[in-house]
Order: sequence, then C-alpha cells, then structure tokens
Amino acid sequence: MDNKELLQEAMKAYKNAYVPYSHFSVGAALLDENGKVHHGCNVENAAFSPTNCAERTALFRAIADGCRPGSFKAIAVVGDTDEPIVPCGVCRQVLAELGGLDMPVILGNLKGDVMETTMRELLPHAFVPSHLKETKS
Ligand SMILES: O=c1ccn([C@H]2C[C@H](O)[C@@H](CO)O2)c(=O)[nH]1
Ligand SMILES: [Zn+2]
Repeated sequence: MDNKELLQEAMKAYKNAYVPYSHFSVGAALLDENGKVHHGCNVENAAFSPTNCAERTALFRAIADGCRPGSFKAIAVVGDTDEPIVPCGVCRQVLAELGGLDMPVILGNLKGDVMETTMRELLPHAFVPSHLKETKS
C-alpha cells in the first residue's frame, strides 16, 4: 500500500469523526506489518478533555487488536487544514512510543497537499520507555 492509498484510507475514517463541539474532523489510517489498516477518527466528548484524537484512536485500536509497539509500517492522517495536518503534542508522545521514532508519518489535507515525515523529526529528544530504565532503585 503506497502513501496515497493510505491517505485514502484515512479519508474513510475522517468521515466517521464524532465532532459535535469542534466540527473539526480528523481521520487516521495505521498500516501494520501484515498490511492490515487500522482506522481512527477523533471522538469528542461534552466534558472536552476525554476527547480522543484520530491518531490515538488508530494506535489504541491496533494495540487492542494485538499489534505490538514498533511493528507498524506507517500512519497517514488527514484534516481540513490549509497545510497538511500535524499531530498534537499528546499524540506525538503516543506515536513516539507505539509507532517508534522512525515510523513514516504521512500528513495530508482535503486539498491533496502531502508532507511525509517521521516521529524523530516531529518530536525531537522524545521521552521514550528506555529512559525509565536509567533510574536505578
Ligand atoms: O492531529 C490532530 C489534531 C486535532 N485532532 C482533533 C482533536 C479535536 O477533536 C479536534 C480539534 O482539536 O481535532 C485530531 O484528532 N488530530
Ligand atoms: Zn492528538
């Protein structure tokens, strides 16, 4: 599956976004090592803070379905932004741990603009699980 196809999968998830508060839909498509696509959309809540972004919905869904951290091939994300959408800070932290620092991150918008990057670029000096092992008890 190429970047364009994965962005199209993200567009399918975009249509399922539950966004009664922001009216800002986001879709994500996460490609696993077996070629399966795990879809995610943002799911909002009247209390606001329980809102889950599209990226984390896709990652948590894949983990719940048995995929393991670091095993993903790529994630594509789309939103209705002037430039390709970028993940929020919370999602960057989760993407760094579950996706890994070198996972390709394909960012797009409805106009067809595309930017390909990695978590290493989006979250430099990321706090990752190996840092916890540096604390001796
Ligand atoms: O990369 C992003 C940026 C924002 N959102 C969601 C959170 C909220 O529902 C809405 C507005 O921030 O968009 C995502 O899902 N992914
Ligand atoms: Zn987010």
